[in-house]
Amino acid sequence: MSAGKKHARPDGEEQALRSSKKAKTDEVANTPTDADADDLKTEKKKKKEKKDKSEKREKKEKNDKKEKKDKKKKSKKSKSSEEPAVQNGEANGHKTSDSTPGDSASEDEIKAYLTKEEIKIDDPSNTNVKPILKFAQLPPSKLLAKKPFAAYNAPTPIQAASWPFTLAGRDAIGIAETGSGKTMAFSLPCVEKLNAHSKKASKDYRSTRPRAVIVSPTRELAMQTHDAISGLAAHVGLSAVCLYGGASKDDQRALLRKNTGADIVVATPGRLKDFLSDNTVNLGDVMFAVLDEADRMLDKGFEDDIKLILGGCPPKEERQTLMFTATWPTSVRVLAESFMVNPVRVTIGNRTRAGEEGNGNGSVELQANSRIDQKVEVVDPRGKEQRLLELLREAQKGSAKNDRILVFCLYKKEAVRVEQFLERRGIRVASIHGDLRQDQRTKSLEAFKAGTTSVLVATDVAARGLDIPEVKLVINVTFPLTIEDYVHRIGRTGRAGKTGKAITLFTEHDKAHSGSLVNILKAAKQDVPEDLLKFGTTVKKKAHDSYGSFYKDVDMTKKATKITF
Ligand SMILES: Nc1ncnc2c1ncn2[C@@H]1O[C@H](COP(=O)(O)OP(=O)(O)OP(=O)(O)O)[C@@H](O)[C@H]1O
Repeated sequence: MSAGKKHARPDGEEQALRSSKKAKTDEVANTPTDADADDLKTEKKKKKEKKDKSEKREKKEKNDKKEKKDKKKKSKKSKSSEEPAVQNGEANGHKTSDSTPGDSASEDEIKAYLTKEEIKIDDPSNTNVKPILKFAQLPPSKLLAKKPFAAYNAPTPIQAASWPFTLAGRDAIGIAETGSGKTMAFSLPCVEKLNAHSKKASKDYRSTRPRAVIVSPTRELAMQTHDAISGLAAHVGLSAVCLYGGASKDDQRALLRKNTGADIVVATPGRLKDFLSDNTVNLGDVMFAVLDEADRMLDKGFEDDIKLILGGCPPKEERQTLMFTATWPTSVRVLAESFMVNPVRVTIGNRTRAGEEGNGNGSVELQANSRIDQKVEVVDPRGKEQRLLELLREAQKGSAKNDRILVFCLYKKEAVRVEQFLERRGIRVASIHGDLRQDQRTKSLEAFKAGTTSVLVATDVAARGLDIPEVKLVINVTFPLTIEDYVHRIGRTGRAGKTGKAITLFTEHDKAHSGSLVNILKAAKQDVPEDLLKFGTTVKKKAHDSYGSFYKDVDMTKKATKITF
């Protein structure tokens, strides 16, 4: 996403209504009418059609009445009249919603769990919904009967606390440390919801009309999420397709159209936008939308894309919207809530600033995974590559010679240079960055996962979400643009309850980040080197969500000055 791309588009939620209305008009235009049909020749046929229609109408009216009755019942049950589970019609739609999740755990057990796991639930509807502590406490369903979580012992805290809300149809924001199972936290309610609603017969033969859309910031993360959710979806005969740039559009179109059309689309914004504009995909039937790595998706770089994508879905009152992330900066919160109805916010971890008590204003401080041992070395910028080599050799000594190590650089050119430097010194290394073709990126990642190469040099395309087993060490050769990116980068290790290590080479060029880095280290009870403190402890205000202090607000309307050399 280019920094300069900031042209305002006439979209957003208002556009959402317009496009969803337009989609509906298009549908009508494509539906054959009675008059169009050539074979309605005899009076008998007409009568039969009339009879069928009136029977259908009667049936629909009956169903509507039943639905209304159920809704009434449900809203009486609900403590608040604003409960979105009812607004979304979900309380009716979800076949298991009558069983109260969590009722087999005692109040005391739940209280102890909430305290131990540092779970905070902010529910504007005050529904007092409690976490489930075991998979067995989930409302039974066709999907769960297939035991999709047999490999896990218990739900992770974000799953335990968010599922009771999301399975009941609530909009939700889930904030939990890296590697804590957020993918399944949104995948389960997604598949359950789609499975509880039958697919509408498609009247629009030009487009695929998925019922769920999951948006991811990078191609590799979209592919990984697609793998995870398709496994779950396949248990109940639903299909998921991954749409991302750098790969054949025709192949992706063919996958979208396979069988009765994809139920779930996992996509990066660029390719999804292309497919929306040429009508390959129509989001008019979406009932479940997820922004994974939500703060990244809502920052300036992707904001317009997200407005366009959610704008193509039914209005927020008619869909369920979920946002998950490990970092939740203040700058994106208002925008996030504008896409949701009464969202419940589930936060895992004591996210008050180090040395401060919770201020009670619902603030969510940035927090790194506490199982990662974080080391910061203040170094001379010219000695970075040599130091990197020493660190790698030290880390891969003896029996650890095949340990996976992820090396982060800031720039693509820097990643190329560092890769070549290491290669020349006999290190088995691959790289992943934006200057490589997609097939090269995929090959590098696969080689790293398979252990063919034990060192992967990456830019921030690999910072978020990637779940690579057994990454033992993350080395930051150059500090990222934002402190949030630092938390995500180091979060590639220490996943799913394991421990990990991160070493950051910090130079005077990175001093704008010293204050926020000191806070992260202190909050995670890590040593703060004296050399780092010398750069100052004040947290500088970010000039830009994604470009940090590198951002310059340029007046695009001003004519550039011509300089002759
Ligand atoms: N209940 C569970 N018990 C044990 N492991 C789990 C459970 N749920 C998910 N996992 C595993 O935890 C790992 C990390 O999960 P996931 O990738 O969803 O993390 P995440 O919270 O999305 O991380 P990130 O913030 O980096 O994107 C995965 O390998 C996943 O299979």
